[in-house]
Amino acid sequence: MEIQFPSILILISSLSIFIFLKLGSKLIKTKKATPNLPPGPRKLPLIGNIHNLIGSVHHRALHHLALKHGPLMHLQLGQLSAVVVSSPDAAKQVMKTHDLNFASRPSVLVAEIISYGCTSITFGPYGDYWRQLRKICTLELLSMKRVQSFRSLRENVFLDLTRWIASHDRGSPVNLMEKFYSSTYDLISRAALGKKTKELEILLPIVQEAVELAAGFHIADLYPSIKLLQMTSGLRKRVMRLHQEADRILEGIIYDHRIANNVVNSDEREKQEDLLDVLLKFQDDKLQLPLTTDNIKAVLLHDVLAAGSETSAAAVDWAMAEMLKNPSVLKKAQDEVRRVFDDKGYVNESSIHQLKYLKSVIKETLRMHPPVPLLLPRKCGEKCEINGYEIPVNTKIIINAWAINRDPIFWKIFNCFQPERFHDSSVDYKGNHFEYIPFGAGRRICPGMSFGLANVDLALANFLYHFDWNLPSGMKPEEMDMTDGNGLTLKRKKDLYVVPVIKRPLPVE
Ligand code: HEM
Repeated sequence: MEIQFPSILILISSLSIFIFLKLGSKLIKTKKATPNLPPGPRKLPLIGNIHNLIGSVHHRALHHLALKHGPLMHLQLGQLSAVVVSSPDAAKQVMKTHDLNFASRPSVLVAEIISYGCTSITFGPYGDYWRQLRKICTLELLSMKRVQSFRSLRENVFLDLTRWIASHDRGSPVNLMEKFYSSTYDLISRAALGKKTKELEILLPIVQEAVELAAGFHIADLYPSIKLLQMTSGLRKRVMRLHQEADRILEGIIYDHRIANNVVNSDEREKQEDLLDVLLKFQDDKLQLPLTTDNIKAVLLHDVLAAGSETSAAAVDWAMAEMLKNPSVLKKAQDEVRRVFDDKGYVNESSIHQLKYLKSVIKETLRMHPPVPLLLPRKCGEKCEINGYEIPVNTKIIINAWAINRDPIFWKIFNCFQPERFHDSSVDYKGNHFEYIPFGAGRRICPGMSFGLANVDLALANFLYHFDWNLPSGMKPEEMDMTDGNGLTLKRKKDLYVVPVIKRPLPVE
């Protein structure tokens, strides 16, 4: 969430009450400078550097500040001491050399409440419970085998979407991405929870609002010890409402699954397995640390629905926008997709691995527009030293992947969309190359990478195969608005309106 002027007013009045009640000593303590912190911009009393971020797109504002203060920069965000990492070398120190020390995440109010006391993988503190859950996630929930088991679901959802686009082939612009975001959510929620229901539709805005609030820049999260701010800013009430509604829906879905699993014989169950079924089986197993129903709800809500839907959708959104802005790239990608699938007359996953150029387009998109531009923050477990600077215990670590992916030392003409730069390049997504970290790196690297990329590949291949794309009413590519939105997920500020023209007929229903 953007830090806004009204929030500052609420802050100032709450602070006055707070000081009046003689609780100001804690605030004064936070002003003490630790001797050898990384450099950073001047801090104002009480708010520190919050003013440096007000009204701005955070990854851009932080990049701008880092150009002046360096790749390891200290900020005081209200009561929180934060270090911003903006170079591949500093990122390597955090996510490789000292990875274990930075393996936990700082807590934010929305995570505590919606993640059932931070028991999701995303917000869980590093330890035995988290390791067990992450293992289940990597080996079972989001494994390659599991991702492949959702192949026909993916193909059907994107075919439905393609049909929807075809039904709008009348020369008028369509809001492609609004529809695409809801299709991606549809896909992820059905993979997670089974059949499409009205309740799943109600869950979508809840998930979206929770993601928006989880960015950790809400004024109440910046002053965690002033509990009054959680009330006066309305954050606690808002989050509680989201939590109660989500909990009610998930409780019902889990109940239905248990009933269905008791009546369906085990062979049949294997065929229809969704992620909730997988988690329920683990609940029956004798795990070292038992998995409660609340733990399962936390995983489904945060690690699958919230982490999975907006990220893949944002990647497709930016890829389409960049291709429209760069017509020669669009043509090259389209020629490749049509060459590969013209024999069949439709797109499916069996030949998708042949789309080498499209893969470079996706890599370049994730370089320039990483869907999670500041990754997810980490927390310093024990005081340590990086590049000669002291990082105190509990410091919030913000890794600016957006800035790192554009580091001019590693990326020539870093501001230009050039998929060709990935031809014959060994740079991959796996967090081994710290100049390219769209999925993060180290112990906390995204476990949903294969799932996310499968969605992105298939959606783009369908779009490019069946349609030619024009910009609305004579707009020129260079006139496209590519402004970033603000938030945990990097979306485009303005929706993408495009005019589809069918070039390859759709398979008959
Ligand atoms: C293109 C799509 C995606 C992108 C770009 C993406 C990116 C990321 C990033 C940058 C992180 C933080 C990594 C770090 O802190 O080092 C992350 C974490 C995570 N992602 Fe993804 N993600 C995508 C898709 C998915 C999908 C489809 C799922 C699940 C269905 C998923 C589940 C998760 C989870 C559970 C975490 C937390 C991991 C942890 O804290 O240990 N992601 N993702």
